[in-house]
Amino acid sequence: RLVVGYALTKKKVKSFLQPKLLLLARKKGISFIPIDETRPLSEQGPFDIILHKKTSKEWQRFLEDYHEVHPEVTVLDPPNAIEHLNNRQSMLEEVADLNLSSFYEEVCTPRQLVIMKDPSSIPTAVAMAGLTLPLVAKPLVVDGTSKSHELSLAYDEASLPMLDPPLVLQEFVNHGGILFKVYIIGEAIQVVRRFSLPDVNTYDLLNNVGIYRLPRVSCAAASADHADLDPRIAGASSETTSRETRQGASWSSGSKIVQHRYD
Ligand SMILES: Nc1ncnc2c1ncn2[C@@H]1O[C@H](COP(=O)(O)OP(=O)(O)OP(=O)(O)O)[C@@H](O)[C@H]1O
Ligand SMILES: O=P(O)(O)O[C@H]1[C@H](O)[C@@H](O)[C@H](OP(=O)(O)O)[C@@H](OP(=O)(O)O)[C@H]1O
Repeated sequence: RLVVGYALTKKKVKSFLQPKLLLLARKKGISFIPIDETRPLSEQGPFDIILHKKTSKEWQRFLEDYHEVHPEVTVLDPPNAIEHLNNRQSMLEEVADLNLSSFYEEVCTPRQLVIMKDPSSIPTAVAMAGLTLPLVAKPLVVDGTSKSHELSLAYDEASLPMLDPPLVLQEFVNHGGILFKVYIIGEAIQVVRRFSLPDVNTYDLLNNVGIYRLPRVSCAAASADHADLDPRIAGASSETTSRETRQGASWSSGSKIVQHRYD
């Protein structure tokens, strides 16, 4: 038997600990026990594994202190190992530092700028950094809340002071309105396709002004696994994409997303 203690937000419990998973786990002798964060961890359990997705400093200390006393317990994603993922600046810097473009010609990261406060300084900061509009604005902190997934698209310089720091501003990268999401656990790799933000063209640039708030882009509901797509865009195989879907596909979904996202 394996006992997994979990410390997850209500949102995560709902999306992750679904009956199907719990049933499968039970069949394999794995049980999930909620952790009470108001009580010492040593008084709970005993656990074989701790699964958590909380980012507060108190929780991190709590977990680290416990692990020092109980090194036999596996802490999945120990706080110090994933700290750089709680911030969009450090997250992307790690990737940029890999310098993948010198190995794989087409792998690159968007140019970005961090704004900590003072929204009125954004136009000047953008001009000085030489970033080209439109810009995608994302909350700097990634803490598992719905708010941290909200994006904004800024088309014109005059609207930039309406953004809400701390945030990361990234140049918009046209990518055919489709995103490939790759999930990896050990040797297992799963690739899915999602509808994403459609390409921005000259017409959009001339006619769109202001800030477009986008609550959730490329979420699970935006699956494109079974959609007919232009093979030039979606040709890179996804594990869940059938050969039939990829052959003779037509490109029709981008404009639908424009409607859906911008109305
Ligand atoms: N610079 C960009 N240019 C164009 N589209 C972008 C850019 N950044 C993000 N997007 C689109 O917005 C979506 C959400 O961006 P985010 O940075 O939150 O990525 P994510 O890590 O894929 O999100 P999630 O938290 O759901 O895993 C992306 O999946 C992509 O569709
Ligand atoms: O459903 P996919 O496309 O895999 O996207 C996930 C994101 O990648 C995760 O970052 C979300 O978790 P957090 O909200 O804890 O960051 C996660 O949130 P959720 O567990 O609440 O659904 C998902 O939105």
